[in-house]
Amino acid sequence: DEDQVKDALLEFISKLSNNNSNLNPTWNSSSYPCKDKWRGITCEKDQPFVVEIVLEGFGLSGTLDTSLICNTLSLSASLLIIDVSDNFISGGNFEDIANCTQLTHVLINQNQFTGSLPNSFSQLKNLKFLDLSHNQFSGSIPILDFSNLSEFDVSYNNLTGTIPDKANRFESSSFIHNPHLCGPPLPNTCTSKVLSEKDGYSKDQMLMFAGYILIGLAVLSIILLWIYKRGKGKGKTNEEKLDSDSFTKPSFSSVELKGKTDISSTASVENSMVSSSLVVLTSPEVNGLRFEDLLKAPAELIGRGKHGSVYKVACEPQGTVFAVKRIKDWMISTSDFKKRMRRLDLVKHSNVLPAVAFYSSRQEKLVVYEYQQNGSLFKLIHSHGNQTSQRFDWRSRLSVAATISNALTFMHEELQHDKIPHGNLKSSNILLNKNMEPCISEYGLLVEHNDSNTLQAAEDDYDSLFKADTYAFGVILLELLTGRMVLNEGLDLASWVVAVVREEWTVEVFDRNLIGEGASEERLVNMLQVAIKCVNKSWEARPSMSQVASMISAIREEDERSVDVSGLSVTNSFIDV
Ligand SMILES: Nc1ncnc2c1ncn2[C@@H]1O[C@H](COP(=O)(O)OP(=O)(O)OP(=O)(O)O)[C@@H](O)[C@H]1O
Repeated sequence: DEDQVKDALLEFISKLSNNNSNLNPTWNSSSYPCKDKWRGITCEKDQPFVVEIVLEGFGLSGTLDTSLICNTLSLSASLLIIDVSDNFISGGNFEDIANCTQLTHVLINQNQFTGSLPNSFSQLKNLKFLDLSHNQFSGSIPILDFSNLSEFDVSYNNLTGTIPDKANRFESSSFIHNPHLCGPPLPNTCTSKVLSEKDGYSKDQMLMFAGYILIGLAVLSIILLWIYKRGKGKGKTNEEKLDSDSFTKPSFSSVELKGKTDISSTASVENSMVSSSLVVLTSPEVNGLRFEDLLKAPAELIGRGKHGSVYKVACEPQGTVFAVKRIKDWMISTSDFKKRMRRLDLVKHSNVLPAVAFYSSRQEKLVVYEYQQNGSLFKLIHSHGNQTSQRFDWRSRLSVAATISNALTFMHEELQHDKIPHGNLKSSNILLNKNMEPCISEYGLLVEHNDSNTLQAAEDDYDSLFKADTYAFGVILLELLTGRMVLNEGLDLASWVVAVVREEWTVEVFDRNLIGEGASEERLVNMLQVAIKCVNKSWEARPSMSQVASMISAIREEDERSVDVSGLSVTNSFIDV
């Protein structure tokens, strides 16, 4: 099977490149795509099943022959993504693409494809993202099962005709820059085309109609002007004022918002709404959620941080409550942001909160999560004086540390290749789900990196960003161990702990509640050592998250053994009696 997959991929790529240097040295017949990690190929973890072919911006040309892939059973059964965007590909064979039944993403935008749009896409029942933009496709848009698609983009082509009814739920940005495409959501109606083409009106007749329309418009303007002049000076009622206000604004204007505060209160969201809208990801619970639903729903500001704000939004009629993170001033292009959100949507872990939808414009980005009503780890650790902090015992803290380190290890391994670390890990971003299990939230948002000139420097940059997550995790460990609050991104807590430990007052650092409940001092110290390794000033000296996870798991096993042993001795003494 692996040989078949290899042969199919090699034939596939041979039609797209002439010994392309971006594929070297991995794509060759003496290696295997999964085992030898061919560039652009992602496989299921530790399995020989290819799930993604991502060859974006590889400088490919020639023909995209999907039949080579989709007629190879062991490939077609596992493949989720084909992304060959941003290349110079001009030919395509999509005839058998329907055999790739699992495909969720087909991204062939920014190429040189010509001819009509392939009908075969309509047979892909799992397809969510179809991006055909920035090509030279012509002809009309075929009838696809648009209800399933989260994103559909055919902008910047040479398409003609009316946009199918079911496709007009997408924003106009999905269709713009096709000179002969018409109908909603585009502003140009199809009438003149229908008149001139279908019924065969002559040029003269068309001119005559245009003349009538102009005369009609002139008469209408005179009447309107007269009405306006008459009305002027009489003053307006509140109702009239509101009417005229809402006339100039889109229907989702802030006039309609009833909440304590609202997400749409700045002009930027409203203005940019015209060009792009909410993309609902693969969560079945929120299928059909629209951007307008979010803007119309009552919203409550629940936090304002360095990078933006979080709103709690209750949407009718489903009654789902969302947390909408509004990120300000993130210097990421809309297409990179979309790509990142799509990628993150494919990496699922039960202790990482998935985004359910997102919105992107030049000025700002919104990311929608399900609201978690049980609060955050921050609250759990720092709600001093109440019962909860008393009950947050050593075993629970150990369990949280182990769960988070395992989840973060998983995410790092899955996203190493895509260079997406968490980027903003802290105890307020660890939320407790309905089963009171800790979940990492906001993964992959807000990662900034310096512009580097050399490739090596860029690689180091990303390594250091992953190690920044290790640092942030170390700070969370310190919060768990000391019960102290973090200021200044953890620098204060880390240097305080290191100073105290250096003076050999180690026990002083621990949360009194932990000492009080009789947590093993040896294991507290072991855990403190892990935390200190994580917050090392030099990022190269910090352990990777997988090393951290195994150290914590060893401490946890030891702790469980000791409980077993003490449990056993209690039982024995009970029997003795
Ligand atoms: N899905 C969610 N459900 C419930 N509460 C959430 C959710 N997401 C975030 N919050 C809470 O909203 C508040 C603000 O979150 P946010 O992450 O923006 O704050 P921050 O981390 O202080 O700021 P920043 O991320 O901008 O540095 C926090 O208390 C966080 O726990």
